Amino acid sequence: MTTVDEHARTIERMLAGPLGLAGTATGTGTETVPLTDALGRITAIDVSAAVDLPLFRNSQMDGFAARAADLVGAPVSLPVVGDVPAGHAQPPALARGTVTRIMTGAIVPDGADCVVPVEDTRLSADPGFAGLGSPDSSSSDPDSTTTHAGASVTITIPRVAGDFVRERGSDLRRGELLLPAGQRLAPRHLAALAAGGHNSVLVRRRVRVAVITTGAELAPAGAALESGQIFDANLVALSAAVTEAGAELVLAESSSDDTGAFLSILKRATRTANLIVTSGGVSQGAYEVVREALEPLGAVVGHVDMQPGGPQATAVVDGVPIVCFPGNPVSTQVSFVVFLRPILRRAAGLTGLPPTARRLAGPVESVAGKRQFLRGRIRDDGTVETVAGAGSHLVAGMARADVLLDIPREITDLAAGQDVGAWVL
Ligand SMILES: Nc1nc2c(c(=O)[nH]1)N[C@H]1C(S)=C(S)[C@@H](COP(=O)(O)OP(=O)(O)OC[C@H]3O[C@@H](n4cnc5c(N)ncnc54)[C@H](O)[C@@H]3O)O[C@H]1N2
Ligand code: MOO
Repeated sequence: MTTVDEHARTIERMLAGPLGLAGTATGTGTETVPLTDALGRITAIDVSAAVDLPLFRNSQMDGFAARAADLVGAPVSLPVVGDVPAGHAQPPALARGTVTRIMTGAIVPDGADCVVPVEDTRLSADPGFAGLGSPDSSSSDPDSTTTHAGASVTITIPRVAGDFVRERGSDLRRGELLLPAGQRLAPRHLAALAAGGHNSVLVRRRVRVAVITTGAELAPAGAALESGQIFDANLVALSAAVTEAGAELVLAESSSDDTGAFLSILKRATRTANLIVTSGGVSQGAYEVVREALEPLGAVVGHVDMQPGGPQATAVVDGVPIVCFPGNPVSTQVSFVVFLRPILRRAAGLTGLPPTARRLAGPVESVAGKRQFLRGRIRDDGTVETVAGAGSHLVAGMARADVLLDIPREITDLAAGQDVGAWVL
């Protein structure tokens, strides 16, 4: 019987090319997206800065732009000849022996080589400058550029050239590497792109996944049920799981047990998807639609040494890989976590979320001869305990779990305090 690890490797090998898993290859293609849609996407190529960062020489403080040479022997009193708020065009060059009022982010005039923070200044009494350097004032006019006329300022401590001046290009120069290819875009990367002159970015296309559930008994969630029907839980579970793993859901449909109907959905899926996931119809009975439709097309159908999730199949149709999970809702969900989630997450630039060791809160029994994935819950103290039974139909019990406890096939008894592998859900 195939082991879990062998089946995982089979699926990984099957998906490596179509999903572009090797290196920075873009097996799924590329597309340009606006920055507003780029969160979580992965850069397809190196991106360089389209402008210098900072764009121009600007002030790091609210205060006065000055020449350090004029401040030697401070305190010194100097005439204020201008006012440069952020957003104003290039101011005139600063004459020797003068200062200009300046705000954080504003262009530092040529001739000035330092900025004196307002806290290190005293403004001479001048009604036009009320508010600057006197926090209790209420009559300042921040929009005015002319209120400085006749004012002078006393600078209380000297400065050296470069103080509180942010030089053009000191963060990054135009043309230099802003973000490498393969970068998953978080808010800080989007900030760098926007500041660096971009409003869109070339990213890898997400893996496009089609989900097809099968079973004559399935009715859409919320539908009026006929006798013998049940609500389709796997369609919403797999669709959500695909999206959560960073892939793009391109088709989500349910098929009857008629092979013609199934193959017609499958054919449509092969035209848009990089990967097709099916649920149900792969075990030993009659009406096993996935098995009946895909075996003639070369599907490998078998049993993996695990519970839940034993019956599994893989196929490639029209070049598109198909991963087939068993229909029981817990089996389908466990299969996704173990076999597809790691691959899809890595393709999306996320960590694969492998199992981690967790301490058992109490003893656990397991069935010999099969690797068990038991539903577990993390307690407040970080230890884990089982919830719900082992049955793979226990869809409500699965919803109470937040980990899968991974019990090796040869283990039948685990004691409280022992470590166990846990896959976070
Ligand atoms: N004689 C044997 N019978 C079964 C075996 C076996 O080895 N020999 N394996 C059992 C195991 S283990 C599993 S798992 C299931 C897998 O069977 P299928 O993949 O063919 O799945 P179905 O028969 O279509 O469905 C199984 C079960 O799950 C329900 N189901 C299916 N799809 C959905 C859905 N989308 N939403 C909610 N519930 C779903 C379905 O009604 C069945 O109850 O086979 C065992 N049998
Ligand atoms: O392998 Mo099945 O998933 O146990 O019910």
